[in-house]
Amino acid sequence: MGAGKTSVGRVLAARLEVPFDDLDAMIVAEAGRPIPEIFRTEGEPGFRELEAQMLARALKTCRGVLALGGGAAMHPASRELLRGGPLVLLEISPELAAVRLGRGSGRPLLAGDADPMVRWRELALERDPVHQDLARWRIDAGRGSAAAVARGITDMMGQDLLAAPEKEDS
Ligand SMILES: Nc1ncnc2c1ncn2[C@@H]1O[C@H](COP(=O)(O)OP(=O)(O)O)[C@@H](O)[C@H]1O
Ligand SMILES: O=C(O)C1=C[C@@H](OP(=O)(O)O)[C@@H](O)[C@H](O)C1
Ligand SMILES: [Mg+2]
Repeated sequence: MGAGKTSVGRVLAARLEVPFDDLDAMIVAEAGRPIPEIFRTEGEPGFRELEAQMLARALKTCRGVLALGGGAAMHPASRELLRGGPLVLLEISPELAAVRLGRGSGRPLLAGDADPMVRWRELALERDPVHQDLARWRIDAGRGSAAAVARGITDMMGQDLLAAPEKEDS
């Protein structure tokens, strides 16, 4: 949450001239309700189930960049769908997340009485090993604009393409 997946993903898609989809937006469109309301009525397990269903659909239909929600990889079925895919992990410090997310409005996992940044750190600790395991690329998303981060991503991808051994035609 707050790393810039939605913002950078949109700019990255424009840069690559491919479509952009946001899993959270797909969930909201499908449910016809905003995310905090889904959490209120169905709880986090209900949201994760819906998220897993929408991810399965998105991976079949999305032909460009797909921005995930910050907890998407924590559902076992979703994690397996994502494994081996061309995943980019956007990394930011807790301090920057605090600036970007403020009181966490619109993000139900940061809502409530507890300090949202204490909760952000707890979630990051729990999720980071999963994200490190799945990511093909990692980028410091705390430096520069969303456009600069998107440029950093295409640079990394380009370098990997150049480094890959040429496939022999048979
Ligand atoms: N590189 C960036 N520089 C400055 N602000 C950013 C950057 N990336 C995202 N933001 C801002 O941070 C907030 C969270 O970004 P968002 O794209 O919604 O993150 P996520 O989808 O990972 O939760 C938004 O207000 C967005 O405008
Ligand atoms: O981290 C999470 O569990 C969540 C992150 C949100 O997306 P962003 O990471 O795009 O804010 C959204 O999917 C939902 O509020 C749950
Ligand atoms: Mg987002």
